[in-house]
Amino acid sequence: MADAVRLEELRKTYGTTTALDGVSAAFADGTFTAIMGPSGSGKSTLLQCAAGLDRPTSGRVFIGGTEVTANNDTAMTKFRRQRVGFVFQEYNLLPSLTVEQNVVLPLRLAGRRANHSRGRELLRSLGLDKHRNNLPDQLSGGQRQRVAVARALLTEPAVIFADEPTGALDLRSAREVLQLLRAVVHEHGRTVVMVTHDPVAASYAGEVLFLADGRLAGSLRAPTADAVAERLAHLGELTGVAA
Ligand SMILES: Nc1ncnc2c1ncn2[C@@H]1O[C@H](COP(=O)(O)OP(=O)(O)OP(=O)(O)O)[C@@H](O)[C@H]1O
Repeated sequence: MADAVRLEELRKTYGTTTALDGVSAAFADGTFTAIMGPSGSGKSTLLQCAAGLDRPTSGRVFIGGTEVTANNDTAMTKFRRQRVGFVFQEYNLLPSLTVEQNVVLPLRLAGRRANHSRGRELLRSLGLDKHRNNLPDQLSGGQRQRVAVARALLTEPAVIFADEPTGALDLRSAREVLQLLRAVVHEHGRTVVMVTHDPVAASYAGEVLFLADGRLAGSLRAPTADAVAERLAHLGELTGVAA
């Protein structure tokens, strides 16, 4: 199986702080991976570097076989718009655009035609069709996040990075969004890499990677929420930080 994302020896330092200390990992096509670790362990930094939103101090990032870190900033941005999808905790929908306009926006940013029929089809397949002419603030948090997932899917990216996608949601909405992310992998064949603090959210992934002090600190396949919580508590004890 090809790798959607490959990270080679990523290091990232901020002054005297080492946020990433030599992380190598591969995310195969069609997989759902959660990244967990105590606060300050480097999860967000890893996601930002892997997604080409930030540059590692050293090391290499490959997305769909292309070395992103070899690009200059302009080429990196262009590549990101075409090949990478994002889902953030705060939805990041534009408040003055309708749901449908938000969903097709990435195509316009990537310099492609805004394909409204594809946007509509996607919204229909995600059960959001009746909201397509609404503004984001007319939707619940869970519905907004599902729109954000639809938007991330539209360019058929090599990978979707999700940063705490359920952090602002109630339990039921969180479950719907996680089920959707799982469907994105199993039904749409996409690759999802998700940072989360929540062991229940992580249990929807096929594998969890743990970070501690900027290094990989193990992994768990077919994770249960209990097994994840236990591993996380142990990492917290080792590093002296609450998870
Ligand atoms: N822009 C920055 N400038 C300076 N230090 C930073 C910056 N971003 C992150 N760091 C530091 O790098 C380390 C890793 O931070 P990061 O945000 O990646 O951790 P995290 O695991 O995502 O934490 P949390 O779970 O609290 O969000 C921390 O020590 C943090 O203080």
